[in-house]
Amino acid sequence: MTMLPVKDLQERSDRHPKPSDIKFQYGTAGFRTLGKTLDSVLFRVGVLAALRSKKLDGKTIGVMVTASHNPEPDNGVKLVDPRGEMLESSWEAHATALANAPNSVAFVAAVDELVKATKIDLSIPARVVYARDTRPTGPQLIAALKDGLEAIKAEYRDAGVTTTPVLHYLVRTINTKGTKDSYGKDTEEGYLTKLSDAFKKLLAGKPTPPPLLIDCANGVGALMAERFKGYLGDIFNINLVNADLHTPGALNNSCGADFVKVNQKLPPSITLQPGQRACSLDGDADRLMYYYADERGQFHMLDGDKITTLVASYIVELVKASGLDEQIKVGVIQTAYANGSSTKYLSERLPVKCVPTGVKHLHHAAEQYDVGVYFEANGHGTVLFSPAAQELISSHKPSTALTNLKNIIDVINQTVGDALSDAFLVEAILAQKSFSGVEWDSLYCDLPNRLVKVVVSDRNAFKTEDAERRLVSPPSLQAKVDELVRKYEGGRSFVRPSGTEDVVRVYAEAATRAEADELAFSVAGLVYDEAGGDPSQRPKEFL
Ligand SMILES: CC(=O)N[C@H]1[C@@H](OP(=O)(O)O)O[C@H](CO)[C@@H](O)[C@@H]1O
Ligand SMILES: [Mg+2]
Repeated sequence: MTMLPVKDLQERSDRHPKPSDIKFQYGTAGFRTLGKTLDSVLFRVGVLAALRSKKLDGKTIGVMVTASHNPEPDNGVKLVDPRGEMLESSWEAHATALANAPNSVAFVAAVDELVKATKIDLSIPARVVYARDTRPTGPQLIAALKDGLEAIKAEYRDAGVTTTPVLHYLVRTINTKGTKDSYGKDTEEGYLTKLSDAFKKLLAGKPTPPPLLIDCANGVGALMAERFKGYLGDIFNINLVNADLHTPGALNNSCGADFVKVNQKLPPSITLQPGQRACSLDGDADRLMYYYADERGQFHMLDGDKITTLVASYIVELVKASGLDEQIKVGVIQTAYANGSSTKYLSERLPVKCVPTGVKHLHHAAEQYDVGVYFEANGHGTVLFSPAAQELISSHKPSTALTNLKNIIDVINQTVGDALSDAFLVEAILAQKSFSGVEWDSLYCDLPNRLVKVVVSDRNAFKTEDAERRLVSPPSLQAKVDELVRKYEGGRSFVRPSGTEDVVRVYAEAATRAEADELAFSVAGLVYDEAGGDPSQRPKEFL
């Protein structure tokens, strides 16, 4: 029977001591905090990833080192399961347990416990592929990760500095290589070729779209977008802004998808000509925000809900035109943050489901449909085609619509939200439909909305139900929220604890900007007071 390499594990673990004052938690976005505090976590994640691989018969597990849209000093790490999806949730607790063992002895004991509890056969080889974004703490954290992988004798592949969606793609392609489910070539070049070929086919014969301005958040998306240029030829031009990978502190600073969504405005580094369309990626290029300037030069945001609407409507059209609408049902998955107007527009046409925040919930729900379209309002999302739907599409009688549908499938990264793939998807649809930003935007009109953070002493006191749309605790708070909402015609508001920050989030929407703000700040004030917030620290905008 193969035993744990206890001595090596312990000795190497001693080189990566856990900071005694930090409690780590594997949350919605994996482990995420100040990069310089994560050395022990990365070492232990190396061991954990190898154990997960052994547990899954030696399938390759992915490890991505990134903190996405967070400030540059932050970093983080996420595990990717064999089909390119997020780590199975039951393992999140194992990750947390290993990360918090106070010293190397306790760590080895925790590893041993995990091996026994989950019945891992240690003789099975472990395989891991890892990558990192451009953060300055990345190289050192990767070194710690490698130390963990070597301590447990895993085979590993370094995918270098690349985007989160490329790493997910690699995991899926490595694990499906040579099978009937092959998802493509298991290299970055394979990814670039697959997506760009499909995109070029969708654009063929259409007028060349104007060059697309891409705000790369001064992150790794800039590298990937630059690489795409070589594959797109002159059929589609992209102009990169915020593609500075050298200036310290530039990453996500006043730019990127999160900046645009939160502030509902252009990054100060960008000016748009009337009619011009552009988009922003986040720091690891898995989120996308679109926007355009109207003929008066005014900014309009096209967020994840607008992307859902465009994409779902187009896929429905193609399915129908291919004569497959009886067999293939398209559904949409949203969270409570989806703009009420988008939900109304979509529900009048398609099945729409609301799930709790976090991509894993959306992804799982999307798997229940033949074609599941999901985007969080903040621009993270993709489209999933069930194996049966793909089979039907590939064997059905050829037509232009069917060819377009096949190319749409290939331009999409089904493993996870992928900003560049999503941007090509959007551009392909706009070209196919001869839509400008204005026509896309006109499908429905967003309700003004406001998202507010409330700092409370204990966010775990906030519990929700109904896909996070209603509070069950603290008791009676929901009734008070309802009372405030009733004052606003068409108003909606909900309160939930964040899964990634130590805050409670309040969302509100209403018929006018002033009303949405007033409702959001009234609910925020209510939450602050009910949660025992210090009156002297009460934010002045709270009502
Ligand atoms: C309102 C909002 O944008 N919430 C984000 C944020 O989650 P919170 O649980 O709200 O902190 O980070 C998640 C991970 O990136 C993302 O999935 C989600 O959409
Ligand atoms: Mg991201």
